[in-house]
Amino acid sequence: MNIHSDRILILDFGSQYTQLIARRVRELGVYCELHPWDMADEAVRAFAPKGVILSGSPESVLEAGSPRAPQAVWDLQVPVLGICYGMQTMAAQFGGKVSPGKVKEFGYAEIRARGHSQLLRDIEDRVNDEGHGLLDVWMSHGDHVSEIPAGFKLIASTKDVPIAGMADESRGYYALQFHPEVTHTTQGARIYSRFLHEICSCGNAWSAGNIISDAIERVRAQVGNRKVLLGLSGGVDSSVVAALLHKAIGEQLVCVFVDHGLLRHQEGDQVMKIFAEHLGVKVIRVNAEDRFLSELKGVSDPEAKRKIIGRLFVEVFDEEAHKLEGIDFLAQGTIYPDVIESAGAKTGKAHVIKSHHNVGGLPERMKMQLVEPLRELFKDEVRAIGVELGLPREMVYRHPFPGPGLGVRILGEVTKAAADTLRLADHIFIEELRRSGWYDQTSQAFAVFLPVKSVGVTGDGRRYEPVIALRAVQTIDFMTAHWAHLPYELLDVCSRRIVNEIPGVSRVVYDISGKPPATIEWE
Ligand SMILES: Nc1ncnc2c1ncn2[C@@H]1O[C@H](COP(=O)(O)OP(=O)(O)OP(=O)(O)O)[C@@H](O)[C@H]1O
Ligand SMILES: O=c1[nH]c(=O)c2[nH+]cn([C@@H]3O[C@H](COP(=O)(O)O)[C@@H](O)[C@H]3O)c2[nH]1
Ligand SMILES: NC(=O)CC[C@H](N)C(=O)O
Ligand SMILES: [Mg+2]
Repeated sequence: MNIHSDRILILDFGSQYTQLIARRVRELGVYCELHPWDMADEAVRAFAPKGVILSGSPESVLEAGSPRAPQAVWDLQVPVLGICYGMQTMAAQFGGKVSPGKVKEFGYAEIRARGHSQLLRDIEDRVNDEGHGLLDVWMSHGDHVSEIPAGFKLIASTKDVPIAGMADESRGYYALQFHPEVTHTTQGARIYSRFLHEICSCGNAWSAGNIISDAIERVRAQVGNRKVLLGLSGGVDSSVVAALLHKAIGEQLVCVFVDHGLLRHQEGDQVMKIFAEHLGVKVIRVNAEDRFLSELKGVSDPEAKRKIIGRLFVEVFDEEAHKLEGIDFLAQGTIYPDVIESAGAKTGKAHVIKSHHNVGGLPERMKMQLVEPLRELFKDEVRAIGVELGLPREMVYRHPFPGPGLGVRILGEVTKAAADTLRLADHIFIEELRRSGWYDQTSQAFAVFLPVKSVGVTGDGRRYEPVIALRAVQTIDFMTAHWAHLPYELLDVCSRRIVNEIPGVSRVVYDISGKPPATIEWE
């Protein structure tokens, strides 16, 4: 079975929901890829999708020079689904009319399904007196289609927008003004399933079990009987790669776990215990605390610290590879969002906000080929296959931890004393989050060491010590995030415990900044 053969192409016009569309399609068992709207015609043909989805966009089709779907999409003779801007560009490209709205529709709307289309037929939340299906949907637009192109018919309306959906069923072209990918559109998954499984005739081969067997086959074909080195951090991505490669190539896998002294409380021991003892994976633990700390001595600029840590990681991997001899491959836990984001970075339009430690390339002399079995997967898929591969739940659902570790959570110069203090504070925070059930309700939570001293009074004594900041965020893709509204009682317990149990802390503050404008990490 080929799990990639029933594939959907999603053209991204810049909507904040495009990744969500891709995740919905994948959840329904269909492989899809996201590409920019100006994908070249040859690339569209070469991709050979069974259907195409056009995303929404912050742009307006009424602006001169605004994006349009490539001609190749219409020449493919496969079904196309336009969402929001995708609907508007479809209308514009087929001779219909788009007008600026007097009112912007944002948020909840009730649509009435019309014209018995294959896409919406019998999918409804309620039925009105005349027997028409009514659906609760999520809208986010200003413009609207005011004239349907020739050959298309009306398939949905709202109170304010008479043309909220249209279709040319003979060609399999469908368009919706609302967003079926957001959970507020309660029938969204059924609408996508209709499009994918019935209109495009896709199967549902894209499942955790099939993804694993496919990845195993591909890794075996790539690697043969040669050896692979994997940088194992104990984080979600590299742990899943370790479990997958262990299954695929067994003893040919060697993991290198770098203890740079900037890990969380007891993290090094836990990683060794789970991988080496329970899963029987070969793991070399490199104790490099002194090396990292001495190179970081006196350095307080965040980018300079990141670069030093990144370089040392590569040096350590390189040294281990040389010691082992005959290592031809370097495995990485690269996942699909990393690929999408670095494609964005390559266009040169995005600013470099911070240099992530694992991006930036490997030294020439390593000459190892990359093995990246998770390159096509979203984090939730990575987690699903982690569970399927038998990794412990706490490991698969843990919060991400940046490679530079506490190095970017100790503001300014990194010292061993600061790392020790921060580790304890972080441990108390995480312990209380788990105890209260909030760990699973936050996407990432941690403590930050602020090297400013403040005065405190404990017992009858004076304290003049640094400050600990706590940060907890909720996010889907880590690109934008809300600060978590943790209960005051929980923050209170954390604050008391941190000041009482750690002598080197005078006070605790809670970070209430979203991303944007702040980033998740402080450096
Ligand atoms: N301490 C470490 N020792 C060895 N390799 C590491 C270490 N920290 C990071 N890496 C490597 O850098 C890669 C990127 O780190 P990143 O934090 O993005 O992923 P992760 O740790 O696998 O998962 P998560 O995002 O859940 O933390 C990892 O997949 C791993 O290969
Ligand atoms: O592996 C990593 N190496 C890095 O250098 C790095 N910097 C930030 N992060 C993680 O990325 C997510 C977004 O973080 P920011 O909002 O701080 O950019 C958050 O989950 C951060 O923890 C990193 N992960
Ligand atoms: N979400 C969208 O795709 C919006 C499309 C367009 N920018 C509008 O305002 O109508
Ligand atoms: Mg990590």
